[in-house]
Amino acid sequence: MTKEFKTLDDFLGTHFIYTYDNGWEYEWYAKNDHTVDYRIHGGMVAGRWVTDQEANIVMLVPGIYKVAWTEPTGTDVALDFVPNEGKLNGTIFFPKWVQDHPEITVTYQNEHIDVMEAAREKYDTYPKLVVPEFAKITYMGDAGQNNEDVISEAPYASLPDDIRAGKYFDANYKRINK
Ligand SMILES: C=Cc1ccc(O)cc1
Repeated sequence: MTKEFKTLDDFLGTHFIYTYDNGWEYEWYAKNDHTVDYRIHGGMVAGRWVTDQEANIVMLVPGIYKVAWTEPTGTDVALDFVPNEGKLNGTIFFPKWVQDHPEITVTYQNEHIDVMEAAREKYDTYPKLVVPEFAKITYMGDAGQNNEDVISEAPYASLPDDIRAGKYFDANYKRINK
């Protein structure tokens, strides 16, 4: 995908894969103007995936986008995308319990909201772990808004490479092997 991002509409519906400078690999989708989906392929909580997370999404200046949300785990996230430069800056604010028990969050969160809410009550919130990192974008796809095929199964090892190789979505951005 080689388009120049200028408007908020250019950003909404875009599907990204990127690797943070600390090595953590994430896949993220701007589903619509208030919703994000994502999958985590590498890092402290690799294997976690989430759909329909409510988020605040704005364009700061043409081609630069800020996204922020708070999760049922108590984790807060702020992302600044500069897609025309192939990069972003993300800050993740993890409650202490996620750092201590990351395995509790490594699941399809949507089916286990009660587990996240119970854990955030049971375990410590502070001190938080703040992870501020730049990331390089390794894939961008124009999935269109509200495409339920983009993030629709658990992460597995070759998934980012399959997407980058063009083996995962058809010409209409639907999953090929469903
Ligand atoms: C905790 C979620 C999360 C999703 C995307 C990203 O880039 C960082 C954190």
